[in-house]
Amino acid sequence: MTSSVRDKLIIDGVSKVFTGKERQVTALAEASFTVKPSEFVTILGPSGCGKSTILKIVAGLEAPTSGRVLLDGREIAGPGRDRGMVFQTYTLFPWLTVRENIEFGLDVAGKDEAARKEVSDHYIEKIGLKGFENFFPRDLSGGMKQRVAIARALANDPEVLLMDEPFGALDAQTRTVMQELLLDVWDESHKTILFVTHDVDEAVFIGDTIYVMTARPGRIKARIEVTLPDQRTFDLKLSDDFMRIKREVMGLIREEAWKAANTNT
Ligand SMILES: Nc1ncnc2c1ncn2[C@@H]1O[C@H](COP(=O)(O)OP(=O)(O)OP(=O)(O)O)[C@@H](O)[C@H]1O
Repeated sequence: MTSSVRDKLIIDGVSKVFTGKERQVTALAEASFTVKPSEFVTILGPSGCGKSTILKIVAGLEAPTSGRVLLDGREIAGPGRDRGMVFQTYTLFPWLTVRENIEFGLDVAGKDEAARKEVSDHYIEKIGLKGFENFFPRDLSGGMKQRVAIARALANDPEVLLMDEPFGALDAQTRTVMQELLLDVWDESHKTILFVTHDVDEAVFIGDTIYVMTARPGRIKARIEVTLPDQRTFDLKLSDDFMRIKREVMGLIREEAWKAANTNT
C-alpha cells in the first residue's frame, strides 16, 4: 500500500478471522488505510463489518490474523499507554469518584497527588463537571459519564484516542452537545482520533476524513475528505455543503447495508 513517513497510523492489509467451536467468522479482509498525526478519522459501515475489531486491533486488544498495524512506524504488539480507548457502554469504575476515575491511569503510572490533581482539575473544568468531582458514576447522567470517560482517556495523554460509538447510547440533544465538546477538546489537544459510529451526521460533523467500510468481511470501500470549515457548530448541520457530503456518504453506506442485510438474514 502507499504510505507516507508522516502517517501516524498505518493499517496495512489487516485481516481477522475469529475461530469458534462451530464456525469461523472472517471479520476483516485486508483492510488498509492510513491516519495522519492529529487527524480526526471516523469509520462508518454496516453492522458487523468489523469496525470494533479494527479499533481493538489498533488498541492491541486483538491480534490481526494477517497484516499489521504501525504506530509511528512501529508494529503494534499489544496494549500501551500511547493509545486511549472510550467505549459506548459506560466503563467507569463505579467505586471511584469522578476525580478518582480521571486520575486512575496517572495513579497507576505512579504520579504524585499534586501532579494528578493538576491534570484532573484541567479536565474537570474542560468537560464542564466542576462541582461534580466527588460524585460517583451512579449519580451521573449518561452524557456526564461519557464526559468522564473521555477525560479519563485524555488524562493519560495518549497519542491516539480510539472511540467506539462513544455517544451511541445518548439521546439526540446530548449527543450533539457531546460532539461539540469533543471537537473543543480535540482543538486543544490535537490528538489523533479514530472514531467508530453508525451515525452519518455524526461522522460528517466531527471527522476530517471518513472511511466507509464494506459489508463483512470488512474492507475500506471509500475515503471521503470532509471539506467543511474547521470551526464546527451545530448550524453547520443545516448547510448545503454538509448535506452534499452526507448524501454522498449515505449512498455508499446504503449499498453495503443492503448487502449486510441479505447476508445476515
Ligand atoms: N471475539 C469474537 N469471536 C467471534 N466472533 C467475533 C468476535 N468479535 C467479533 N466477532 C464477529 O466479527 C464480526 C465483526 O464484529 P465487529 O464487532 O467488529 O463489527 P462492528 O462493525 O463493530 O459491528 P456493530 O456495528 O454491530 O457494532 C461480527 O460478525 C462479529 O460477530
